[in-house]
Amino acid sequence: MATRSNQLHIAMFPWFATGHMTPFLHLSNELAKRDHKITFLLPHKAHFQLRHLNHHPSLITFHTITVPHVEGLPLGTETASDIPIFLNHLLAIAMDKTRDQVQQTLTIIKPDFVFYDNAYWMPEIAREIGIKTVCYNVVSASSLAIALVPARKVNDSITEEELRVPPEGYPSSKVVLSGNEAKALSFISLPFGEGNITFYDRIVMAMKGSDAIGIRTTRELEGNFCDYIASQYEKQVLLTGPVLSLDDSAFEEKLEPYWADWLDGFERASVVFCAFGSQINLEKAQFQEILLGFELSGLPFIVALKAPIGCETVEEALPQGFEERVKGRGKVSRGWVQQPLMLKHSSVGCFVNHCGFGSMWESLMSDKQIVLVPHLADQVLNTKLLVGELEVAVEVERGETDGWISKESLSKAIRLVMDEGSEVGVRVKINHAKWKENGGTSVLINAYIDKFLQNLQHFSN
Ligand SMILES: C[C@@H]1O[C@H](OP(=O)(O)OP(=O)(O)OC[C@H]2O[C@@H](n3ccc(=O)[nH]c3=O)[C@H](O)[C@@H]2O)[C@H](O)[C@H](O)[C@H]1O
Repeated sequence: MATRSNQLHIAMFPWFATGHMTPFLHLSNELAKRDHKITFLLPHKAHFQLRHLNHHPSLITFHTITVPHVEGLPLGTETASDIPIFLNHLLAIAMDKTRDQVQQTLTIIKPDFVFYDNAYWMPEIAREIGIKTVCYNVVSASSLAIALVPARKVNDSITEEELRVPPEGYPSSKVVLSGNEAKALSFISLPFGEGNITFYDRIVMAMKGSDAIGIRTTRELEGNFCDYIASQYEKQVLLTGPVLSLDDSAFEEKLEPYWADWLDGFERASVVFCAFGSQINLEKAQFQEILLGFELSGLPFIVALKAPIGCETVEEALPQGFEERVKGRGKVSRGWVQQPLMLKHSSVGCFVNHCGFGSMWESLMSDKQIVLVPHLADQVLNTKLLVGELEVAVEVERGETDGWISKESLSKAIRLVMDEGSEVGVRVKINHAKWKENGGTSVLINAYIDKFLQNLQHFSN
């Protein structure tokens, strides 16, 4: 525990997206639990959305940042949840325009450290103020290693063929992007922020300029990738572990009765829960195919997906007669649900997700069977880690033509892990339990935070 003399004051400034702000807030909770002070800089809307995740309001202070309007963004846009993913590059311009606000705030509060991820200009302003910087990455070390290291050498004309070849010294032949998967990486060579800086240049500058690199992972899961990143950047890489605020008894959030009561009506481990994070907008046909896949599986289910492109609400996107046919067996949420609490309910037996890094950790730390439908490049790599390396999950097969899943392939993957006596189901269950025993206990997870803090205090002296 910190005493007044070694209490650290840390400012947090994550990318304006739920999948980034959430883990930064989980880390803030863990640091505050050890009596350190946090000032969390975030857009106004995000403050409203995330305040229920602040377990230590006496030590974690939210500081609202005004997000300026940028031509091409819908009025009032503040976070990635407000826009389709192809407009994220404009949100990056808006974030870059908050630089002066951030500089003024940091000058006034004078923290010991500032943690950021893609604000590549942070090291420059921090040096002027005299505070230390940690570039804290909440994506997998494997996705950083394959796409965002100096050896990757990205310019604005990089080809898909070149993206398919891992950078020199990359430490894996299994966790790679094959076939047309490499196309999902092409965004790294595109403009992402003020002055048309590319996503790749942004991250490499953010990492190079920092006093230390942090990654939300463990050696047990990605040690080889972490060592590769340290050698590429010639910098210390500090690991926080998954920072999931596992045993934060100080804070007891309950699953909403609407869901808890419905789930209580089912047998242990019999219900399939599905969510695809905060950034994915499916086409309507894809959205409907997923729902028909759950219907076809014949199992009880809860699906929590955003309304698909072109639809204002989930309601208008439901297949004809669907809710009638699955009445009493299936539920489709009209919005955000408490995913971590759904995964704690004993009636849930399987988690179908997109393998975003947050959901990946929540899957690994749960006792549920795992079925994966990755979308973005880093989710494809996370899936290869869980399916190919750890063999704790199955991936839903994709069609050759449109690359999307069918109701049959989704239903097949779910039954593969849920049916009694399924060989694959038994194998992934045993591997998952074994992995949790070695790399997923709350003792180990807490030890990562303590070690991370020791390293940080070493920097601050
Ligand atoms: C780092 C980057 O974050 C992005 O975030 P995204 O929101 O898509 O997904 P998660 O990382 O799973 O984060 C989503 C977070 O939202 C929570 N949740 C989600 C749905 C819901 O209904 N209720 C919830 O509480 C969930 O528990 C998780 O903590 C992308 O994945 C990207 O691939 C990833 O590398």
